[in-house]
Parts: sequence; structure tokens; C-alpha cells
Amino acid sequence: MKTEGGSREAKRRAGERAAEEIDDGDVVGLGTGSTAAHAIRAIGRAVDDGLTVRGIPTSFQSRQLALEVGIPLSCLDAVDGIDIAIDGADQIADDPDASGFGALVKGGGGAQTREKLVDSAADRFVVVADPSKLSETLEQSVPLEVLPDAHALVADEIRRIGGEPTLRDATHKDGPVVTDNGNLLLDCAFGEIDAPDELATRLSSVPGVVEHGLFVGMADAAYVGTDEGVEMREY
Ligand SMILES: O=C(CO)[C@H](O)[C@H](O)COP(=O)(O)O
Repeated sequence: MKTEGGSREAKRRAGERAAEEIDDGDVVGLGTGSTAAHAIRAIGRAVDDGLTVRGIPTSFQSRQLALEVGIPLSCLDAVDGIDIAIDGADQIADDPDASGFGALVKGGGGAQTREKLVDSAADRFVVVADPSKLSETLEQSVPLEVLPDAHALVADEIRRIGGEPTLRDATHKDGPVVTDNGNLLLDCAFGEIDAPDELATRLSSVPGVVEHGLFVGMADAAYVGTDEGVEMREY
């Protein structure tokens, strides 16, 4: 289980500001994590006040929260498209002069496969975060969802390309974390990631990798909550 870092107020500001972008009738991708949860709660309050939306959850967790706050839900194969997705990030590349500006590491909650499906299908993908997520260069471990049978082979391949893989352990059971899709997670440290697009392509080509947590060229904007207000980045 991931513990909540960063300021709760900053996360709340970011989530609530992003939820203001939603228009009546929108199909909305509902991200995973503590910051996206603030957006989901804000959408729930707007639904109570009469907003009509359909939510597409990115995880068991976001589905449960959406049900709790009364957001009508749908699924990817029942909608024509997604108008907007609001999702968190573990790290955001924040150097406007670098080619990877706005690239993300995601998957701290182990939900990157469904997050990538939903976020990439959205006409607009908005990231919500607190300032602790901003970094000139991505250097966070990249989570890989891997088929259980393939975890040792994938780990070997990651070492060959210069990474250090760690099988993510569960906190409340013996053994590894099992994802919503029944797979395992390898957290792979690569040090500073100078070319996230190249690493993303390389990771996608490893047999047994279901999805990795590098989201390159996907985000349209980010709302970064601070203790005073909200900063916006456009990509
Ligand atoms: O990618 C994610 C889950 O897979 C989350 O969006 C990411 O871990 C950020 O979470 P939080 O807002 O709790 O810091």
C-alpha cells in the first residue's frame, strides 16, 4: 500500500480545480491515488448538485470511491469516447526546455495499465499533483505490470538494459502485490531518465510486460496544488 506523501491541502486544491473543467454530459476518466480521489469527491458533489456525467474508473479503488460518492459509472466498451481524464502522478518532468517536459512516472498504486488505457483514450488528460511530484528529470523507479510467469525473465532483461528491478511486496499479506488484473509489479530503478520516450519504447518491447508506468507525450495539462493556490502547466 502506498502512503500519502505531500500536503493534503495541496492535493485537494489540485483535484478540485481539475474537476471544475468537467462539462455537463462529459464522460470522465477517474484516476487513481490520493490526489485523484479529491477530484472524484468533487465530481460526486457536483453530481449531487445536478451535473450529469459518466465515470470510467481506472482501478478497483477509484470505482469504489466513485460508487460511494454517487458518480454514475460506465466502461470503456460502452462509451464512444472519453472527454476528460483526471489522474495523479508519482513524478512529473518539469523542465520546459527538455524534450520530455510533462512526461510522467505513474503506477505507485499499481494501476498504470488501466490508467494508460483510460488517460490515452481521453480527448484531454489532466494531471493533478502537489509540488513534491515535480522534478527536472524523471528519476523515480518505473513500475512494470508483468505476467506472473514472466517476472524473472523480465527482471533479467531490465538488468541487461541497466535497470534494477524489485518485485513489489504486499504489506498486508505474505508475498507480492497482485494487480487488479492478476499480475505482478516490478519497480525498476534506472537513475536519471534522460530520454523517457526511448526508455518507454524499450520497455514496451519486453515480452511479458503488460504495461509500464512511463506516460510520455500524453498529458495535456497539470494542476499543481500548493499551500496557497494552484499552478497550471500546459503541455
Ligand atoms: O499512478 C498512480 C496509481 O497507479 C497514482 O496516480 C500515483 O501513484 C499518484 O498517487 P497520489 O496522488 O496518491 O500521490
